[in-house]
Amino acid sequence: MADSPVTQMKIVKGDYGYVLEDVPHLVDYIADLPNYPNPLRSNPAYSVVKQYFVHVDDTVPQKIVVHKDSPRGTHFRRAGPRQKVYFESDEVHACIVTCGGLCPGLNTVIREIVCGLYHMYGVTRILGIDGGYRGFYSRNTVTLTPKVVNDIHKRGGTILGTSRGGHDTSKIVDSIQDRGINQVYIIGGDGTQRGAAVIFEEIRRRGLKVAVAGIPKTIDNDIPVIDRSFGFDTAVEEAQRAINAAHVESESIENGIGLVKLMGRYSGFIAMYATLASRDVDCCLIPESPFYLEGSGGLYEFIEKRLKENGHMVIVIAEGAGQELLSESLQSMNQQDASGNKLLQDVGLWISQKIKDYFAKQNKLPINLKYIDPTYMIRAIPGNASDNVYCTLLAQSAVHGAMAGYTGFVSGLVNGRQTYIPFNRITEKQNQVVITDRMWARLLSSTNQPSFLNPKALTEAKKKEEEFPNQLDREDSIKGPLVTNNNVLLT
Ligand SMILES: Nc1ncnc2c1ncn2[C@@H]1O[C@H](COP(=O)(O)OP(=O)(O)OP(=O)(O)O)[C@@H](O)[C@H]1O
Ligand SMILES: O=P(O)(O)OC[C@H]1O[C@](O)(CO)[C@@H](O)[C@@H]1O
Ligand SMILES: [Mg+2]
Repeated sequence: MADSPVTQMKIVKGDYGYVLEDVPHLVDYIADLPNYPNPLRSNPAYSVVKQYFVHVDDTVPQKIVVHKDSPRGTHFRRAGPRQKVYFESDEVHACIVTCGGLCPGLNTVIREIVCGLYHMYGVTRILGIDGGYRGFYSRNTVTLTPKVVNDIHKRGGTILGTSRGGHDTSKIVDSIQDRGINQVYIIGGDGTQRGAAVIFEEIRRRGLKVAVAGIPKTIDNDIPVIDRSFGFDTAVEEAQRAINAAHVESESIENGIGLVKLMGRYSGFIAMYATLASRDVDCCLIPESPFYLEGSGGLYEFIEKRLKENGHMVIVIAEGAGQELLSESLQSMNQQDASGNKLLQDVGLWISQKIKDYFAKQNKLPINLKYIDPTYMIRAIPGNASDNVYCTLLAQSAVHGAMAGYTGFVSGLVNGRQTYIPFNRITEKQNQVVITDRMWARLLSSTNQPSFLNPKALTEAKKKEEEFPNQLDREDSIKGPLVTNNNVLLT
């Protein structure tokens, strides 16, 4: 697998500490590229919209909580249709590929890229790449038209198929060149966007007039900079069904414990928001907040207390939580998937057994534990209404950007506005729940669970907070998922 490329950032500086982290444009490396008036000018749906075209200088601030003497800070280019485009409609030959794990909304993004290209820009040649990156060189392509994609947003999964591993940059770019493709839309998570960045660099090196646009996807919501990733809202909503089931089961038996494992390899956003939304959860365990089982302030003590008070309880655990405890007691597997991601051990099964063993051995309470793992049921559903609208805006923004000649970018929502973000800004690190932040404090006060924080954990948490300084501002502006629906409609 290729290393991430060292991409030269396009930085524009202005007065009062203004910084624009700009995205590449085809004219950066192709001289004398002709441009054309945007065909949307004569589109009856859009021509009536006042100021439909985005001003060339419009940018969006990354940080919106400021003091009167703060510098203006980092900005991203505002997404949307431009007056001028760098592709004629009948010249465009686009392709779409989906990679990585499934996520609700994938089909909606595919649909809206196809319909956006077709209806807004009159583009008729659009190919679907079958089965992820390796499909570029080892599989057949699928012809995509509005008719083919008409109903796909109602289905889960991706009609194009997906895969992990198999990223061979030269073969992929050879295939793009051989097929005469000049717009590449790449939908996937952090790994996929790293792959997209390498493809873009190779295309630029070969001097090809090919726009590369990414649409970030991760159900875990761990992509930095953007407000949230599509599918996350749906995942939180669907997780409620599992939590409800765990609650019903636990309430119906003496000393019942319902334990639900939710997705989140390195970040506990789904677990945190599902817990906050549900109000039936007594304890939420996430990778960012190390916990311990035994002794004073430990999980076993809390379970015993809660069972004595209420007679039942619900525990939500993110898949990446407690991995350090597991590797202490189980032999570490150290296995990886085809993309090089570490394969985690099943913390849900492990912790269920530990809790059962503890209460059996101690002869304390006769507990009844039911374990629910809804992972693949959650991933496989279609996007909900809010995610579908969000997917539409992400897809249309990507189409407008590619038509306008931008390349090497992902479309993403920043502070409620659609923007173009350079690849490296979203692949350089992963977003995590900051446990010294107010959102986690809200969760602790709603569940009343122990914080499990000892002085060492607190120091580590503070260190993390310094690594993600923007998190506080973002959270201050109440822009988590589930509350951005009005903002999401802004472009
Ligand atoms: N550093 C990299 N360089 C080039 N290609 C990469 C890189 N990392 C991952 N890829 C490719 O991107 C594709 C998807 O990667 P991965 O399986 O990690 O999923 P992802 O996009 O991170 O999504 P998710 O984590 O949400 O499942 C794979 O085909 C993989 O080979
Ligand atoms: O079983 P798979 O498809 O490899 O994917 C599992 C992983 O994908 C994710 O859903 C992220 O896409 C993680 O939460 C999970 O660990
Ligand atoms: Mg990933």
